[in-house]
Amino acid sequence: MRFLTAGESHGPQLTAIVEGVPSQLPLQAEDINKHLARRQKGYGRGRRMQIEKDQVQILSGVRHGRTTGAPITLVVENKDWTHWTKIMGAEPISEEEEQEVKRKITRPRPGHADLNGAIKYRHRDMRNVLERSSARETTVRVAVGALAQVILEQFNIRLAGHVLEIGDVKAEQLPFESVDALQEVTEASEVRCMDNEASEKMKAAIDDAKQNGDSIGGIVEVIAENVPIGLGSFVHYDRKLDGKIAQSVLSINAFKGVEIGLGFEAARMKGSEVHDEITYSEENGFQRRTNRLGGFEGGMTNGMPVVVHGAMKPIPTLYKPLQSVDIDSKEPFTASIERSDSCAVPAAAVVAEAAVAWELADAFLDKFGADTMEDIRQSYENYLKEAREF
Ligand SMILES: Cc1cc2nc3c(=O)[nH]c(=O)nc-3n(C[C@H](O)[C@H](O)[C@H](O)COP(=O)(O)O)c2cc1C
Ligand SMILES: C=C(O[C@@H]1CC(C(=O)O)=C[C@@H](OP(=O)(O)O)[C@H]1O)C(=O)O
Repeated sequence: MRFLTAGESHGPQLTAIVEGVPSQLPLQAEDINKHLARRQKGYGRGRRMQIEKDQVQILSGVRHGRTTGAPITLVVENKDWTHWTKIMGAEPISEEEEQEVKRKITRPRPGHADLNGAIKYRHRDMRNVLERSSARETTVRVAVGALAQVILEQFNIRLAGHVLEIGDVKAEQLPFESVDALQEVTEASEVRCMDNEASEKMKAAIDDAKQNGDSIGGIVEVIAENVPIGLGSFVHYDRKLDGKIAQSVLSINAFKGVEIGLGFEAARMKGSEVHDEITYSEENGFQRRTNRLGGFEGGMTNGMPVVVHGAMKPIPTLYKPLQSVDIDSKEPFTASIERSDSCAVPAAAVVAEAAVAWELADAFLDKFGADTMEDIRQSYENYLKEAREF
């Protein structure tokens, strides 16, 4: 499969075109909308989330609730667009109108794409950069990830994204039981965290950052269960699925680090403490005693839950001024802003879940064929039988 997204933060809409989805997959807008709603929740978001109510329109590739095999077009409208039609419209405008509506942005925010993007694309109005570099785009990435989850759920492969850390507050991590159990607790938390006590401290840390005109980041975890052995491959660098997941998660706005399983911690431990011992029984075939490597060996899944961590830096737009330089006057200034999130880690957990879902679904279809759900199901069942009896 492949997908492209288009659209600006304050333009009319965000669009994704997804190609390579098999035919006969049951798919409805509600399958996607429930994930869009999850992404909009979360303590610490700014005023924009009160304006938007993200809903998908499925404009191609689905007929009467089933995919046809043709490219699928997903559209999410920006409700905020009505306030930006003059500033963001595609039609040329007169000079007078330009004076009236086009407050040029010439003051780059440290930590955002503004300055590098302006120099790269030779824009003297940095709105041309911030509109597309905005994490508003993660809306349609979640829509695409939701579609991937619909494919995975057909084979009982399920995922959950949740929050492990915000600022210096860490959740106590309980042993993983199931995606269902994890989701039940984390969906009820305003910060999408499984530890109630830590949730309250996280909210206080977000309040504190906000009151000080600051922002905070955090760490999210995505877990996928019932993943078969052998998605991805060891034979070539760009087929290693752990590498593809890392790229996908790191491409989320403000993400600065990715770990699979123990991640960086594994580098500080002995081999005997890291590798997951192999067992065998007639009933269950090959299994692992532990899951320290997060479900991956040799760029392939090993049948254990896939465990991915992503680190999000604090949001760059700050009420507290940081020094920068105006690109026209070249004078230093201290930035002031209109609105921003102070923490978007709970939302980012949903985006990371979508990113992992996409990569897993793509690798799944690579292995089990991709035209119709029936063929894939047959091929999958044969493979599971072979693997059990191996
Ligand atoms: C869900 C989400 C919401 C975000 N909200 C904001 C925001 O309100 N203000 C802001 O400056 N950055 C926000 N960001 C982060 C910026 O989009 C990001 O820092 C910017 O695109 C620069 O890219 P980089 O941080 O990956 O280098 C958000 C990120 C995510 C994932
Ligand atoms: C709109 C979303 O996030 C936006 C991401 C973002 C940024 O700079 O990344 C800046 C803010 O946009 P605005 O300037 O319009 O308030 C966030 O609200 C969203 O997540 O749907």
